[in-house]
Amino acid sequence: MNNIQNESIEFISIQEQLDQFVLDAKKNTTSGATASYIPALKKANPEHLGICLISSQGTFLKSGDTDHCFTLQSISKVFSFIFACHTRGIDEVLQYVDVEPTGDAFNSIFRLELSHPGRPFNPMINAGAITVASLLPGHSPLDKVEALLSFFEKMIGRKPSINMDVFHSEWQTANRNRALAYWLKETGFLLGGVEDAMEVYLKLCSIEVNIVELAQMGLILAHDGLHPYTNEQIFSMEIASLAKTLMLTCGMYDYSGRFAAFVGIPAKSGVSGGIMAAIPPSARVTNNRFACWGVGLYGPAIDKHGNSTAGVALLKRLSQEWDLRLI
Ligand SMILES: NC(=O)CC[C@H](N)C(=O)O
Repeated sequence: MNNIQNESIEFISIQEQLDQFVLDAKKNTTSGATASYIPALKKANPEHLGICLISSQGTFLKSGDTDHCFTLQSISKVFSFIFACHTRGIDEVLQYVDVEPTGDAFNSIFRLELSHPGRPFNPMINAGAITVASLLPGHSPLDKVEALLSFFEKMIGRKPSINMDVFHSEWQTANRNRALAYWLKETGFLLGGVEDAMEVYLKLCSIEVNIVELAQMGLILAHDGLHPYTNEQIFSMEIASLAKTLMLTCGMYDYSGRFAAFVGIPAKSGVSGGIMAAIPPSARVTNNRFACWGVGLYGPAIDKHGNSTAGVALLKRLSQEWDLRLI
């Protein structure tokens, strides 16, 4: 009897398994709520959960609520950092922002005064990302945002748009982010004006994508900056590896340590409920140990750390069942 059950389990396709994992993880949407401190994000449906996985060898899986567009929010921090390193060089960027995890909330301000001489701890928290936004190439906020949008175009095949509703909503309520930016200006870790840096930072947070595009971006990271389909090296392997290390150590806010311990893959979340992950080559999923995977996920009910409740549960399950851990 046991044998028969085991055999039938093996015949369940990875698509069917994924559908079941999504169905189970959806139960976790009730333990979170949509981000209320950004009024435009509050309107999202907290019951949604959708995921897309794309492999470097062409496997494509989608499950759940897959048709929604959502803003990148903090996921944009990965790409503004990558683009700053790509255009200025890693060494110069690291003079302005460190690579140490804080264990603090993403918008925390208190370490800025504690750390001498005021360099933000890492580019995955708001302070570090505001510094990075000020380092992007271009004379005006518009130039800087356009430059990054063109960089996205190379990865996903279209220039994404900015959700101006979300941007205005944040622009009007960004008192804490402005406080961070003024502090950074005071200590010399912000180039140009505070309002210009805020405009760039908040517009990047408001870039709108869907889960397929998010998975494509995760895949390029997993594939060390080389686009597996166009064969273009979008950014260097060294930058990809630094960005993935930062995702693993700081990508899930003050839950990053636990996420690394129990899920074990580089990932970055945003308060919109999006999560992008980059999975290294893994034999279990398709019996092809050379395939790496990009994951795009959207589940707008978030927990107190700012991570999608159902999204974290789903990635935990996927990592355990398909043995995706790095270590
Ligand atoms: N954690 C996030 O996704 C935060 C991004 C958001 N735009 C903010 O600055 O607060």
